Amino acid sequence: MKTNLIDQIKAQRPLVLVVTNFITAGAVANVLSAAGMSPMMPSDFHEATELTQLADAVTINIGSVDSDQAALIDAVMATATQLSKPIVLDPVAVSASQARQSLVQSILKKGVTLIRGNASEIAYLAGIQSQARGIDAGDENNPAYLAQLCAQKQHCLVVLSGPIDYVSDGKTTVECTMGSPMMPKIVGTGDMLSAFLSGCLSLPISQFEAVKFGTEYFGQVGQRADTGKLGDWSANFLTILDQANSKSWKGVGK
Ligand SMILES: Nc1ncnc2c1ncn2[C@@H]1O[C@H](COP(=O)(O)OP(=O)(O)OP(=O)(O)O)[C@@H](O)[C@H]1O
Ligand SMILES: Cc1ncsc1CCO
Ligand SMILES: [Mg+2]
Repeated sequence: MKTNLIDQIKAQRPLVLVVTNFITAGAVANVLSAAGMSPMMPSDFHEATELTQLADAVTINIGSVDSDQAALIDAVMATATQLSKPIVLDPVAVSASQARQSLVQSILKKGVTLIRGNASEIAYLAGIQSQARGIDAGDENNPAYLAQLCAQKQHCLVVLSGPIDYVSDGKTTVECTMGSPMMPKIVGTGDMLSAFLSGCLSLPISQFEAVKFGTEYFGQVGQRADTGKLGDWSANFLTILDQANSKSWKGVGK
């Protein structure tokens, strides 16, 4: 992991527009802010064009989508694709309803930079029967293969998260082994990772390297934040992100 990128994000302070779910919006905004990014979470589609023009990167999270938010997503996608802004899709529980399936299909038709999902969401988007249980992943076989297949099928980068995270561009797939078993117990760590990776995609390096760096960094912060008590994890995570710089992280994760 190139630790100087931690400083670079804080210097750049990328403006990340997140179409978010109402369950984890505040938690995601605080993670972005602690990491040195500027969150913006609009809800009215009338202002989508202007706000997307301001953004360095966009995240579309369908966790609590309704018809108003579908209109917002449409408008954000139109401007983001027109202006070639990085777009991250978090396909929360995509296989759980017809509405989610068709919405995600229409988003993918317009094109995204990265899909970040758990093993079941990525399995579904790779065209494989998944074992999803609502927002949670079921037991999927061969996640590295699923990540690669999904990237090939959807023509974008993929991060399949879980006990091990897999980053794939369809040809190369790398593993990130950090993290903590507390992370799947905190609702929204996946939402946080998706939005955080949007900000990383504004770094002036290749998109694959940016996503790999962001996934490794997020996992390492998550591991350091585990001090044995679930209730402390979120506060520790914010503190570590806020205090991180290339000097304090020197030599980590090489
Ligand atoms: N068992 C685990 N051990 C270590 N890290 C984990 C584990 N499970 C998940 N993580 C980490 O938690 C983060 C979120 O991944 P996860 O797959 O749980 O997302 P998700 O299912 O979309 O979560 P949510 O829907 O609650 O936002 C990632 O950084 C991942 O590395
Ligand atoms: C609990 C929950 N329900 C829909 S989205 C969400 C948060 C995790 O994405
Ligand atoms: Mg999720």
